[in-house]
Amino acid sequence: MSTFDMQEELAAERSHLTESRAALKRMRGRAEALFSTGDKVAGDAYTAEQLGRHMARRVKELADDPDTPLFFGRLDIEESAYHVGRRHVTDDAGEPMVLDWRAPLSRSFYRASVRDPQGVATRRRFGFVKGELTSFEDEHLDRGEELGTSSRILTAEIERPRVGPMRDIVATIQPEQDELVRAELGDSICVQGAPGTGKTAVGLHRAAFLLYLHRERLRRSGVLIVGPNTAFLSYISAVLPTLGEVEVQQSTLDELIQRAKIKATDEPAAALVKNDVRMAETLKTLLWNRIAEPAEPIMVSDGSYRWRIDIEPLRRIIDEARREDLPYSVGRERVRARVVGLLQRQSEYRTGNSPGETWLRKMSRIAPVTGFLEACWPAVTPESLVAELLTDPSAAELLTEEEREAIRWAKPPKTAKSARWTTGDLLLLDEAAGLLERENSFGHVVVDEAQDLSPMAARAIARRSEHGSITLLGDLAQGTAPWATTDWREILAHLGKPDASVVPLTVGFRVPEAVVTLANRLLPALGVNVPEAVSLRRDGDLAVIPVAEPDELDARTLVEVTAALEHEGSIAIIAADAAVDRLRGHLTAAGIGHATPDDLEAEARVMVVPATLVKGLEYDHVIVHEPADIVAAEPRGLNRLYVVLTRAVTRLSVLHAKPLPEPLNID
Ligand SMILES: Nc1ncnc2c1ncn2[C@@H]1O[C@H](COP(=O)(O)OP(=O)(O)OP(=O)(O)O)[C@@H](O)[C@H]1O
Repeated sequence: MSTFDMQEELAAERSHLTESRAALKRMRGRAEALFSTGDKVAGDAYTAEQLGRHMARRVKELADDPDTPLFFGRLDIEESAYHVGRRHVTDDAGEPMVLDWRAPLSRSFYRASVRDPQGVATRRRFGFVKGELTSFEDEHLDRGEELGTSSRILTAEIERPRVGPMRDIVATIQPEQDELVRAELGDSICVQGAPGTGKTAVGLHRAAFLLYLHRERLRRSGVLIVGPNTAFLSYISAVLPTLGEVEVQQSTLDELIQRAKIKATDEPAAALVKNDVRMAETLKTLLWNRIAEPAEPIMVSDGSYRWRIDIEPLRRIIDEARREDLPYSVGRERVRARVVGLLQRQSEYRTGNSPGETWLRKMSRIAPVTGFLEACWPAVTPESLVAELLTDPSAAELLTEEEREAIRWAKPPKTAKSARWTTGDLLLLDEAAGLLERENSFGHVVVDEAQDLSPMAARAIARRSEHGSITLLGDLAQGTAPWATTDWREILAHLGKPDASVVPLTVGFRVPEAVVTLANRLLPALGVNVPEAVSLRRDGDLAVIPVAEPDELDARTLVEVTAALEHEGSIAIIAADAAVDRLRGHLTAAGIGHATPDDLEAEARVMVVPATLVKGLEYDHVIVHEPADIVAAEPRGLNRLYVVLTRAVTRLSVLHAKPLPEPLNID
């Protein structure tokens, strides 16, 4: 195409963008008008509220962000051109101006190739600067032209400096990622991906895709994203709303299962036991051991009548209910209903009348019936069950003596209500709650950083995805929890999805090649069998800087920060947790604004990040402060260092006064 033709084409595309924006504005105007008249047209208050909520969401979905392009690609199929963008835009006659990236036709934008053109003659990608269309790039698949990952626009997108929260990747989803994004709703999948291969991005886009395709069903059951901590969730929280999805629950596991305030911390030995799958069986046994044989008949006086149920039928009722394998509290109510049923039959037989609702209610609460239930199938709360176990774990046969002592309360609380629960206890409480009642199941659950899930944590998620599917995202090499798995099948079994397929992602979009090569040196020492990452990024810098004197290390770090401030993009000093406050003090003294990632309101360019908080995050320039201290701080310190080294988007500086950890020293 000549330069002149290019300019003509660009002008035509720009006017299509302007017209599409205007059309979207009209769509929003119509939705707003409907929203404001919704309560007048709806028949009743309930419908009005439902309609109101629907319309409010619709208005939000149609919001146009002037900084993000409305479309980013175009497909020429037969004689028609289809623009592909973040959402459908139609003209006043209902004709499409922009196709949603999730629409079936848009699939070809991501998947068509010379080998399998899917009817696409030309694929066009657009370059944008702040929502303004500035360039385009064509692949004439029908003429055997294909750019793949050498696309200039893809490269520019990947190499764009990172600022602020995570962005969506709709414009540049790669074929192997797209396959995961568009997997069927019923398919549970586990993505094993090296750092920066787009696992988080894939999980979020899959959620958006599934919501598009199964809107009503998933709106009812819900979609849940589980992330490792609030700093991470805040980092990813904008992605789904920019894709028009505003109704997805995003939470940490602790938040999800928090039925009590966390007021204490477990010793490592206790945490280990509480996260062990044997606790599930232990609680189950403890609970079901509460059921006792009936010792006496039930005798009820009912006006001038006396009813009696003998021990034998009572025993039968209890045995039957036990065999039905219901949650404990549901079983208890079934027993109550059957006892009342027997009383009802006696009454009918004697009086010849069917007793009414009031009578049935009275019988189900009458002292002889509740007394029988309390004796044989007593009411239990999760708190009372777990408190019983932690007060006296001696009956926990599956645990060793040492393990029992590790979880025993030094000083049992007066009541279960006043207990000082720990994070590990939340898992036990949730397990107990699951034994008592059924949990509501989400339609789809995405779990990020899943390699760190303990068996008990996986079970908590399994209860919430029993009737739905899951997307499990993680990297075995980044497992830092004491119970982190080295085999995905293990976690999948605890999640109740043993047949989910495990799919690798190996092409890295974040970390430059030189940095990946350094981090990969750690892999053989991590004891996991995962494919190495390969980086798409040939740019980037790596500097390993030895510092002669330990007391010069902090000052040298400051020099590095000052130098980094000359460049564009975010900067992070990642250090062992114990060094964070000291380093922040130096920055304050030097007048450099800074924050930590758990300070969700902060907008500082320089972050000081405790090594334990950096999982899932990324920064343009990462300065690693004393790797040996990061490794020494915890049992899986080498895995932690692997995470730390793979956070850099453009530059990595490793500053060390102590010798580098052994696996890094191979030359
Ligand atoms: N197809 C893509 N096009 C453009 N950028 C991409 C693409 N895939 C991933 N990225 C970018 O690469 C970076 C890493 O992605 P992401 O955080 O999803 O990786 P990850 O596999 O979850 O990493 P980690 O294991 O380190 O948490 C992000 O900035 C993301 O936007």
